[in-house]
Amino acid sequence: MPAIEVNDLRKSYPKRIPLPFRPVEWVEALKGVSFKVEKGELFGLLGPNGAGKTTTIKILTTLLEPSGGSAKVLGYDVVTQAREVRRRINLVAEGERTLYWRLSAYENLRYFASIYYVPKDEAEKRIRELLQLVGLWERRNDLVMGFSRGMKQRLAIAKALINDPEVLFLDEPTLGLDVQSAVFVREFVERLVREEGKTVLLTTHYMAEAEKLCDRIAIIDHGRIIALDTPENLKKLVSEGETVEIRVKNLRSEKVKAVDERLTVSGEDPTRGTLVLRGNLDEEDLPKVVESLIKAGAKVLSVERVEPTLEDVFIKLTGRALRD
Ligand SMILES: Nc1ncnc2c1ncn2[C@@H]1O[C@H](COP(=O)(O)OP(=O)(O)OP(=O)(O)O)[C@@H](O)[C@H]1O
Repeated sequence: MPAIEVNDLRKSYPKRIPLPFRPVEWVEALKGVSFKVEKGELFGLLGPNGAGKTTTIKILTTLLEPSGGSAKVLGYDVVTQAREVRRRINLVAEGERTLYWRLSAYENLRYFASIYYVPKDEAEKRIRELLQLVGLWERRNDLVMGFSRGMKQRLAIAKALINDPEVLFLDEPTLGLDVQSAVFVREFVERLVREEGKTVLLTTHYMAEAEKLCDRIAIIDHGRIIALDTPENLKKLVSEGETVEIRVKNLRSEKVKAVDERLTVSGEDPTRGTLVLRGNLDEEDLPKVVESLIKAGAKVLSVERVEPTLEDVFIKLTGRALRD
């Protein structure tokens, strides 16, 4: 039995608050999404803002009912057996606001342990273990209010483990974290899967994160899965030697698309006035694109063939860049 099984999942939201005698307009956030996650797998949903990642997670964690299709977690239907699902899962939501800022780290976990009916002695043991694991034991009596964003996220993860869930859902777990905290969260999640045998489904719009962490990745765009595979296989969708990086001067980033649709800006150094452009270009196209850049007034500093990343895969599949 897979840990998660999603079949032709659909979700529409009303575009605005419905008014009487006005036809309701719908936004189709999910247009028939299907995938399976095996037990002990670290699975990523990767896509740009608004792709439908949070909607998928909300349905899988029973917070939202689908408009169509079905989903099962550990064999239980998320609509008709929601209680069974909830008992066995937990969620770290995007922009964690479910901690009580006026309580201490310890009090938060104590409270959430009681919600899950964790027996008192067991709860004490688990809280201590979890706070030690996320490096907050020394700060257990401090109010969450005074915690940094990274500390809050670590506590949110500890909170999500309080019921010892088999499946853990993480919505953008490193969004807005400083580099050090993001590394901690990634390593911690990896350990949960590799050492504790948990199943993790995470969403992210950081390609590098998905590429490094996940066993398999579903790339989601406009409510549809457009590719699903291991990071290595996904990268094979872009032929070897096809990705180029072009460093230019004297070109504004807004002008790049006008020069060539296939180019995206992957880096910018405002102090030097340089841009790094990327594109999937074969041998014939490359000189033409360089010529167009020069015609547009750019000074081409270097042209280099590079290893494709998941970003290049996304661009190849959608014609757009993944970043905001
Ligand atoms: N409550 C809602 N009412 C109306 N439309 C919504 C609602 N929630 C989401 N949407 C729309 O559904 C689509 C998918 O949103 P969703 O939040 O699932 O995307 P996402 O991939 O998680 O993006 P993000 O990373 O920005 O959260 C978007 O077009 C969004 O505007």
